[in-house]
Amino acid sequence: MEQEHFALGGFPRAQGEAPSRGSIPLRTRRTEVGREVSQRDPAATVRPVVSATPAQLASVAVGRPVRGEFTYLVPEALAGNLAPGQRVLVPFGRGMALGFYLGPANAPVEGGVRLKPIQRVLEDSPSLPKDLIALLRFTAEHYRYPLGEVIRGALPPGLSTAVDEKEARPDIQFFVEALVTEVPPALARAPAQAAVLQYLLAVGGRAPLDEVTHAIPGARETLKKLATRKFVKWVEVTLQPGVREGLVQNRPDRLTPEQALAVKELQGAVDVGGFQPYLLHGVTGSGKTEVYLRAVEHTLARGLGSLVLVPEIALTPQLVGRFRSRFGGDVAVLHSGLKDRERLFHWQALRKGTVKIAVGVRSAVFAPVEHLGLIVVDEEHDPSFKQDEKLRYQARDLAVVRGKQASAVVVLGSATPSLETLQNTRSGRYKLIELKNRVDDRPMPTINLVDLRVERPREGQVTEEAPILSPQMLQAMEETVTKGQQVILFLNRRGHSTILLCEVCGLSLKCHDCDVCMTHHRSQNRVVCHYCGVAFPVPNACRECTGPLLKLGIGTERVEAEVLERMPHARVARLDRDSATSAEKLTELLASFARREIDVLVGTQMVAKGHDFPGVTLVCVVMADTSLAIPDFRAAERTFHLLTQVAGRAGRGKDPGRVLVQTYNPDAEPVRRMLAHDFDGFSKQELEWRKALAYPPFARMAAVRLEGEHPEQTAGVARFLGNLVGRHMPPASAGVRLLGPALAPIARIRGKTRWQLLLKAPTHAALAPLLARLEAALADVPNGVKVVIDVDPGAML
Ligand SMILES: Nc1ncnc2c1ncn2[C@@H]1O[C@H](COP(=O)(O)OP(=O)(O)OP(=O)(O)O)[C@@H](O)[C@H]1O
Ligand SMILES: [Zn+2]
Repeated sequence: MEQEHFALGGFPRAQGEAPSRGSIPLRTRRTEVGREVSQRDPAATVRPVVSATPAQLASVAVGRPVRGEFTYLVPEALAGNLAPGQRVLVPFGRGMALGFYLGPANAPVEGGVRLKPIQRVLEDSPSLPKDLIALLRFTAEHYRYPLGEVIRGALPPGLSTAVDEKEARPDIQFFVEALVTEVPPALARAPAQAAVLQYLLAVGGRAPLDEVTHAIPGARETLKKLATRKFVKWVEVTLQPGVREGLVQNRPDRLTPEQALAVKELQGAVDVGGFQPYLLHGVTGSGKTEVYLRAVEHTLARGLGSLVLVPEIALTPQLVGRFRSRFGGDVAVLHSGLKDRERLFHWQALRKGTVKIAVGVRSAVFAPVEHLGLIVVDEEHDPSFKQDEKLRYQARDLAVVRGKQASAVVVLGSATPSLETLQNTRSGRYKLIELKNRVDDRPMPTINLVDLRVERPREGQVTEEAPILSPQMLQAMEETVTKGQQVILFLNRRGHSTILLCEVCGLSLKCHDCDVCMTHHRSQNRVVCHYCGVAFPVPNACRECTGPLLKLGIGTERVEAEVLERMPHARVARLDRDSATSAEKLTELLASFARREIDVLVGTQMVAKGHDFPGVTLVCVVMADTSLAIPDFRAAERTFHLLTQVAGRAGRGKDPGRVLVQTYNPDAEPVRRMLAHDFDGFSKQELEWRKALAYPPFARMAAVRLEGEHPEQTAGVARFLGNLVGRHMPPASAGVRLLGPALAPIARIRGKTRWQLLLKAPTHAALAPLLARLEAALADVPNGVKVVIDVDPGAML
């Protein structure tokens, strides 16, 4: 039985990929403490035929879905010529595989296998820098994912296959530069050109051609037209180390006193060198970005590299713009949609040190920034830092690990820090820097409550016509728009009505394949499942009893309709995944809101992200309750974050802001605390609760998620895994707990039954042996059931 060659969830072993007996190299496994131990591979039966000295042995990660590191012989010709991080070609199974040389291996403690030699080296200089190897090893171990796959996932496509190294291009990059500072009236009737130009202006007036054409498909042709009309020009830039191109724009002359202190502290830490994590807790609009920029500037001046992680680039192009206008060609902007060629180019430029700053989304935590001095994680509380498929890593956590390994300063910044980060600060592991005031002493917005139990507008029945905007809210909106100021209306549910309920039998319309209600999208005249995407025309009667259907539950589309109806003179737009279907539309929508061509913007959590629109003086939360009842131990925290973040969009300009919150639960902790701007009170309370119930940050968790075609079979596997864990539970004193197996909160998605087991323990070390047992058992799980281990899970649904 090849005990350790289990197929991880989502990673079924391809036919013929299993190494055949006798040819299998020796596996080196890393233990929890990082000490290397050699294990005799259970599949290997051949007696030793080679007695090699350590210098002749190499530890290699193989780019296949198999766990551990493998030992190979270093052939004579390569002796002394291998550098850690190099891509190599190795025999594996019956064929050849891409491998990554990680360093010399120890001589086998006990022999038993015929070692095979490394076939060939695929590149002169290693694709992987040394500190990254350490991070990737940690990642594979911690998130229980095959190391070779972790490495392949981190590398750009050109380097993740067994081909010889190829240069992306010389260090020349095409940039487009705007020759105007705003969209000229001449483009009024050329919306495509206006949009492209707007994007360019939003990202700082200058951007790599590739980036623009990625952000806006078809932009190349549009740019040609713009160039003919002399609104933009092409620039060929040769990237050279240390040469700063680009303009230093929008650099405020003076920092606020709090900013100045923060910058001084961070610059000092970079000067001293060494690992030092910080939480930069600054209220919304306190100017955290400027603190990052100055810290990066200082790091660059010392010849060191910086890595800046942000949740979502398309939603906050201003942020990229500020980095680019400050650092020009010294910045590589890494987003999920880069083309293969661009990713390779950025990788090589960073690797060579020609570019010293990387700004990117979560996967950029693996960017090969050289001589790392500083890592910034902006909006560190954002759930998007956790990847929830394949390699389920938390980029914010890995950023701290990387900082430690690279002896760098790490700054986690947020107006609403996660409880995990807060607890690390309380325990003294991270230093705290606070910005308690907004820039220019602007006041925090005033927040008022509308109790929907009392104030709910009642002129309609409980039908789809029942209004949702209270008189107070409408009046405030009216006042704001009359003054020429802007309004954001937030509701974290898209669609028109979110429940279609039979008036006769009370049954609600559910998706055939998912355990969720269908949402009515009136503009498409369809009902849509938000989990599997299936859509069909709105039924005019109940499936079961043919009774009439009531449309209940409010989504953004309906809020938008109501605003249009009640404020016919206002310019209204909607920002959610239905309206922003492309990067072009998203950019155009945000830009037009920034240009104040929209008075009222209705949207989901997309409107709550770090936007900086000075015209917004009123933020309305249509219903604060939507995320309260979600069965997730982070529901309260998430609600508090969302409410505080969206409220923080109000009053960032010269006019003060106010916030109105409609709710049915005015006494709910997150609502009450948010109304009082009481982050400290909320987190104190929430931390006590987490501690009492042993949830993170006071415990470590792992979720075992099952998904299967057949309900009984899936339940059977869940019980089997539950029993297995039960049998191997350490004594109660170890504090390890098993919750479940139980059906997942959403028990069916895409026709598959979902179960889960949750493990909680005081430390990861206490969880590790149980997870190892589980993994070993996965080999016996039937094909119809997919099992995934999710360490430090994010959303619990
Ligand atoms: N020292 C300064 N002088 C003048 N304006 C500044 C200064 N620092 C920052 N600003 C401006 O203040 C605004 C708010 O800053 P920023 O967007 O960085 O806030 P933030 O702390 O990131 O807020 P949030 O958490 O809500 O995203 C920006 O428009 C920025 O340009
Ligand atoms: Zn569905």
